[in-house]
Amino acid sequence: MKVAVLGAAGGIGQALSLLLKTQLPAGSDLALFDIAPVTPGVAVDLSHIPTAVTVKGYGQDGLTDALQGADIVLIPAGVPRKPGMDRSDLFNMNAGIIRNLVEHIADTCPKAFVGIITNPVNTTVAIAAEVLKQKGVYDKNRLFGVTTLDVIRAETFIAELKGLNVADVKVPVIGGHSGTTILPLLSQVEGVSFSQDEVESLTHRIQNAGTEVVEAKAGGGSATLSMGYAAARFCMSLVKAKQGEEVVDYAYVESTGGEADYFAQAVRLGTEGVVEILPYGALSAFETQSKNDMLEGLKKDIKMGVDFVHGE
Ligand SMILES: NC(=O)C1=CN([C@@H]2O[C@H](COP(=O)(O)OP(=O)(O)OC[C@H]3O[C@@H](n4cnc5c(N)ncnc54)[C@H](O)[C@@H]3O)[C@@H](O)[C@H]2O)C=CC1
Ligand SMILES: O=C([O-])CC(=O)C(=O)O
Repeated sequence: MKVAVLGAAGGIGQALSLLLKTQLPAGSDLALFDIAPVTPGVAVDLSHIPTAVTVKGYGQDGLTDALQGADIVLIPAGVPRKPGMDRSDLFNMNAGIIRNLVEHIADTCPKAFVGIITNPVNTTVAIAAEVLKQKGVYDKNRLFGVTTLDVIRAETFIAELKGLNVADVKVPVIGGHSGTTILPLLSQVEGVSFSQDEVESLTHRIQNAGTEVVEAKAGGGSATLSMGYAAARFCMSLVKAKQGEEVVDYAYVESTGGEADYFAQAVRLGTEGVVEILPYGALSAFETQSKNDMLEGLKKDIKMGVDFVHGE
């Protein structure tokens, strides 16, 4: 298994790469690409950890080599938020970075599973899809916006509130990855019930958890460690699927549900990527209203990505 991390020297990239060095199956290759000069050093540093995963670092001119033969590519390259910014404020900086990186993926490892972490995810996934389409190699089953952080936050906050073992808490989170497009389905959490006040305050906290970290870091960036963990967890789902295990996980993928062109929900994964998009089931009145209210914004975010690639 070869996994390439693009943006590997950043806050997320380093945490993610550390976890992958310790979690990938024996015999795997981990390729670290970043434009930051420290990248080869990050790879040397990780290479001293005693696991059977080979780590190589690639700087500025090494993108094609980093991608050669990759089975999975994870992209946390780009600029994070500062207090007062919205994820969509990152579009101007990050759209071009994603376009360029995905062009190289299309040319070098078009069959790889691609996980996009770079914000605004609602838009960067659409950019990636349009670039892959232009190159004639788009496969909707192999492109994922990574929304695992929303799922692990929901699990953590609910376990805390209700005094549960977090390992037993499962929470579907659907929609997108910003503000009100993040919709936890609290009505479907098994074994607990919530008052209407709890539903509203928990939903609000999960939707604003990214901002909670941005404000706490006070100008020093956004979530990196929890995101590194989340991306590693999602990557391990992809690895298991590639190895033939049946896996269900959440991701922002091309949707067939007629809601928006891309939508986060549970997907069944197999060796070729998404095998089936699972229905999200019955929603409460609050969830139905929240879903209907978010769709216009989500569609706008997606259109921005499509228009960016087509020069409108
Ligand atoms: N999907 C999600 O749930 C989350 C997404 N994010 C997003 O992830 C992105 C990265 O965040 P951090 O790691 O905190 O930022 P960071 O600034 O610590 O790291 C970003 C890295 O990307 C590199 N980079 C920039 N342009 C590049 C290019 N063209 N090719 C390769 N590498 C390049 C930089 O050199 C830097 O090392 C941000 O856009 C952030 O908003 C952050 C948290 C959660
Ligand atoms: O909030 C941000 O800018 C980073 C992010 O996506 C998150 O933490 O969920």
